[in-house]
Amino acid sequence: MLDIRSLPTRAWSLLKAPHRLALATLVPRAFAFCHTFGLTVWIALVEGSGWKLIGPGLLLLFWPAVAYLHAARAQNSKHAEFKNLLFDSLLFGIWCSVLDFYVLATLAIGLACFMNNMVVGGPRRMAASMALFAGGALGWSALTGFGFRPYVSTGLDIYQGAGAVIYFLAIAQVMYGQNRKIGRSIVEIKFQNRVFHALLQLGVVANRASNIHTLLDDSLEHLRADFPEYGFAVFLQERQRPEVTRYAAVAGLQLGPEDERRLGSLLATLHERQENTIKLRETTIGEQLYATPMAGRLSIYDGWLIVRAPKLDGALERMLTLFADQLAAATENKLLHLELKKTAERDGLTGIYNRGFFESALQLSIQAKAQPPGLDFAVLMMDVDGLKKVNDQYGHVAGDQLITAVAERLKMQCREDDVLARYGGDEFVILFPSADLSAPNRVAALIRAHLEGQRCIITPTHGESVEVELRLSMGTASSTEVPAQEVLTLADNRMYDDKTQRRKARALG
Ligand SMILES: Nc1nc2c(ncn2[C@@H]2O[C@H](COP(=O)(O)OP(=O)(O)OP(=O)(O)O)[C@@H](O)[C@H]2O)c(=O)[nH]1
Repeated sequence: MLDIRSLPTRAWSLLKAPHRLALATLVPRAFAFCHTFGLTVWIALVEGSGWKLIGPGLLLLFWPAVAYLHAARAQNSKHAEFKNLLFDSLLFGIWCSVLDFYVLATLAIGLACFMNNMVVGGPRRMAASMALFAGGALGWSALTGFGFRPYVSTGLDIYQGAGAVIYFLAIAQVMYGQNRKIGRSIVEIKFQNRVFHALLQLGVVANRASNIHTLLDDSLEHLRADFPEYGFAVFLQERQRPEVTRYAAVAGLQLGPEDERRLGSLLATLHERQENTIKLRETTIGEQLYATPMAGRLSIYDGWLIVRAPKLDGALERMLTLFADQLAAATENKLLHLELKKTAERDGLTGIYNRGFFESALQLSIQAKAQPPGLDFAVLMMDVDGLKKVNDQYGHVAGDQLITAVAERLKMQCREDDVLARYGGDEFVILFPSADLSAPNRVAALIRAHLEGQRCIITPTHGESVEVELRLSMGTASSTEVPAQEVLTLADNRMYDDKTQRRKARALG
């Protein structure tokens, strides 16, 4: 059953806020039609035609409301308003004929109709408006007879002239308002484009960065390139110890190391998990700084994005929140990525590469040897002597210490391009990409000179620290000697030969 009480609500629900064009024309249209009704009443009184003219004239008062409702109910309110403007021309054309083409009114009303249509739709729509105006005027004259009343009275001329001036000034005011809005929109769009571009750049930078420092530095440089009017800084502090600033990056701010330290401590004292941008009362720097927190978006850090700006407005605050979010997400992802990479590539005990990474690198070297220019590579296999004895005598923790000590000392003998890996329990290997046998032989000689026979202090599970001697069996091989796939096996065999000889030597010695 129809609920009467819901009718007004349902009627309103059919209406929506019409397009700004319909809103902008509502008042000028209402004024123009009311003024024309006043003109009609004046003429009727002067000429004594009474309700014969005033009666139909009342319809003029309804049209602005009908036009507004038409625009508000239409699917496309802007197009509906275009039609309304054309219909204005037709109605006014008819009414000018009704008023027997009172000259001043016909000129002012016609001009207003043509101008309105020209402004919103260009010459074609103005031509349509002229055609409808002329069609309405001539059509009505053809139906009811043509009359011509060039002049009524000076008073009416003044009334009509003043109305025209008010109307055109009102239209000028509307156009000025629209122009200002458009101007503001253009500024906003340009700003949003810069924000959008900067966000895209942050994504690219985050992908390329190899560590958090470069990520933050490059991100700020890009922000600065898009927003040269601002200065930026980022501080990431340990959540557990906020006084420790782990990462800091600055771009476009006059911050010396002392200022950075002061700012870092200031941020550490701020309330954690702030949600909004805050003004920093940092006066010594002499610049107005605002800080947007990254709180809650990073797992082990609290972060702050700092900006130097003349003032904080809504647009800047929204922008800072977006950048802070984006930077936090990029930092968190990078930290996770680096952690995963480390877990996948590194040996948990010694921190050097693990066997998986070494084998991938070896495969690359084998492939490189197969393709022109056929680069040679070499390996050095090593095995710690006597680890089992250390484990048995002093415990596994002591054995771990021995392994770590060997890894540390091997690292010292390697160059940047050498791939040092822990191959197994007490086995180490070094891959020398782009090298012949001289490279592993050189490193083996260095190891014999600087590591063999050296002592390292280990702490047994129970008891006093003890010194153990470092001893390594070694075997080298290169792709200059055997097919690439067999290099590792050859080095391994040579290492076991070395071990056997060393055992024999020890047994004899
Ligand atoms: N502490 C410790 N021991 C390990 C680890 N991985 C393997 N081992 C031990 O290292 C020893 C390796 O065996 P071997 O190669 O026979 O030991 P070794 O005493 O060095 O014998 P040689 O190589 O013949 O001198 C075994 O006792 C393993 O349990 C590790 O990560 N930590």
